[in-house]
Amino acid sequence: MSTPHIEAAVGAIADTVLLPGDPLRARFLAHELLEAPVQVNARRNMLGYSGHWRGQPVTVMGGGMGIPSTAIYVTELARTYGVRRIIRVGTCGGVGDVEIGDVLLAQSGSTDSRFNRMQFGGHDLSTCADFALLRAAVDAAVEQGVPARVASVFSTDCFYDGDPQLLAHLRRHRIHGIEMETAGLYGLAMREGSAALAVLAVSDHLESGASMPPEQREQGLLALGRLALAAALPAQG
Ligand SMILES: O=P(O)(O)O[C@H]1O[C@H](CO)[C@@H](O)[C@H]1O
Ligand SMILES: O=c1cc[nH]c(=O)[nH]1
Repeated sequence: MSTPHIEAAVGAIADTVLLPGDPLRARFLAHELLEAPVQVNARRNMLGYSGHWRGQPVTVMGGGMGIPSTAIYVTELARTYGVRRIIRVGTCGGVGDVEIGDVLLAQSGSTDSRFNRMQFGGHDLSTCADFALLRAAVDAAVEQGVPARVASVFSTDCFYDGDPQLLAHLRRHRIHGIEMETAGLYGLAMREGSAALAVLAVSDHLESGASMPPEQREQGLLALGRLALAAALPAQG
């Protein structure tokens, strides 16, 4: 069995999935970090690879941009493939005292998307990371010497031309990252009974205008991938 968007056979996807937005980042991370990666999805070019990391099975697959795309993949991964842990390995805009390349561990996700409200009877869902994954990521960052900051992030539907007051609102609420998926991912994980975490590299600074080149967003985030793997798959026993 497969799904409309994932061609892998059931059993070919691990119960732990790293989910970068960019499928080419997924391909790069899988080839650099996994033992014996095998391509398990190319439907719509949303590349996915399964392999092992330190002997434990893991899949790295793209999820696309925005909550609707993420929701399709997360729902199918959870319901058809039985995925239990999803770690988004993403980029984000930075707000306030963060620099390009800084790593944010997203503790919570606010949003301008209606997606979670549509799933939650019109109410505001408080979306948060899985605590065990977040704690494991904090520990892994210390062990790997990666300066990472636990932060609140905001997921927007508008990469361009959103609310002109948004930056002021983010600053006022000490939200340090803006991207397009985390609040949806966390809401979906709550609904599906999975564990989720977003680990994000700051790729743009909303105030200074500094930015990371596109090639680095695709192939420059190995440390983020290592951190995500160590958080998702802590050494056994
Ligand atoms: O680099 P990824 O993981 O795609 O994440 C960020 O980059 C995309 C926008 O350029 C959005 O998906 C945003 O959330
Ligand atoms: O969604 C995103 C991703 C990277 N940088 C941004 O400013 N926004």
